[in-house]
Amino acid sequence: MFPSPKDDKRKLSPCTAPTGSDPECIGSSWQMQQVFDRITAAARSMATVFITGESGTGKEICAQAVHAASTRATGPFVPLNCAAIPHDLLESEVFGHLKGAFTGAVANKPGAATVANGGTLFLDEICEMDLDLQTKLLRFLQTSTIQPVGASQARKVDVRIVCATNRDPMEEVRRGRFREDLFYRLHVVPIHLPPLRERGEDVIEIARRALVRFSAEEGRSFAAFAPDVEAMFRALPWPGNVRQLLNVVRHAVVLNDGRVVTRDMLPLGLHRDGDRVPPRHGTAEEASRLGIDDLVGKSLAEIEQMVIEETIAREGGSVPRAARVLDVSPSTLYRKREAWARQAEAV
Ligand SMILES: Nc1ncnc2c1ncn2[C@@H]1O[C@H](COP(=O)(O)OP(=O)(O)OP(=O)(O)O)[C@@H](O)[C@H]1O
Repeated sequence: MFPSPKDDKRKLSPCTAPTGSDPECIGSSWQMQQVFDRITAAARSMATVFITGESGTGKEICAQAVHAASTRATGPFVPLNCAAIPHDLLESEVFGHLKGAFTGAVANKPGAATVANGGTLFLDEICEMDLDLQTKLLRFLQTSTIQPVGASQARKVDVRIVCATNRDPMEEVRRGRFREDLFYRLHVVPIHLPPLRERGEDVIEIARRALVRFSAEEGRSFAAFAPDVEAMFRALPWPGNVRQLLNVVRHAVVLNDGRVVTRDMLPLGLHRDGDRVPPRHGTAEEASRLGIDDLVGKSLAEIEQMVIEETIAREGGSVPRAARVLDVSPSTLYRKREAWARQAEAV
């Protein structure tokens, strides 16, 4: 069963939420205890859940936890990242399409809402959805029916919606980018995931559990972090939150071996941040002075890739945050990265 914060025994040991699969959602801080409480309450109802929090705080595993603790747990959990799909394809991804509905629709395709029938549809990065599709989503929520692209009739589906964003949804409503009526229809049970830097000792608990898991997976013998490494973990701002912390631990485990993880095993970028807490980041001027020699002599395409990858790394591995810094949509970055991966495979 899902851990209750009122259970003192569980308060002392790491608390985890059942996500239906590895990994678990770990957290003993009072902030996470409140989140777990909210998940338990949400799971008991059919109400729509609206999860907010910075990138990498665990919004998706929180959505999985709501599903796993609900009566729909035996049904499907279908995640859909609205930022990763080009705007013109998103409607068909959500609601499906009929053969011939548009160029490229060579066969009937069920959308995520149909695949999730009897289960939970997780709409990640919901604020990236354009206004047109928001209207269709609202209709879906009001009628529980979907109309695939190219279909003349609507069909009933039984789906529970959980959605998430790393933006401030009220700000999106104020700016006219998110429909107010849709926001209130979705925002029935809000769950806010605090940034990792506000979760006290959870950072150490998560790091230690990850160390054990990654060491086993990678055939290493690590069992602990050196005290100064844990002190650094407590002090860092973790802009990429849990995802960044896990990447740092994985990096140390993959590239080294021993019983204790020491500071020299951590990625260099982290030392930069760790050595100057605060401030968290260098100035843009400083960064460009550092990088200019690396860029001159390269093609524009190479420079673009370097700048994008560096920005993603500085944002703790978060594509949506990097997209905001670079002032492009996250789907642009996802597409470029897929293209680079394909090129690299072809070499
Ligand atoms: N409390 C936690 N305990 C253990 N692992 C966690 C916890 N929270 C998040 N993680 C792990 O951190 C990573 C990022 O989590 P997740 O994808 O759920 O974040 P997110 O908030 O949805 O990110 P994004 O906004 O970028 O989509 C995943 O590998 C997840 O398993």
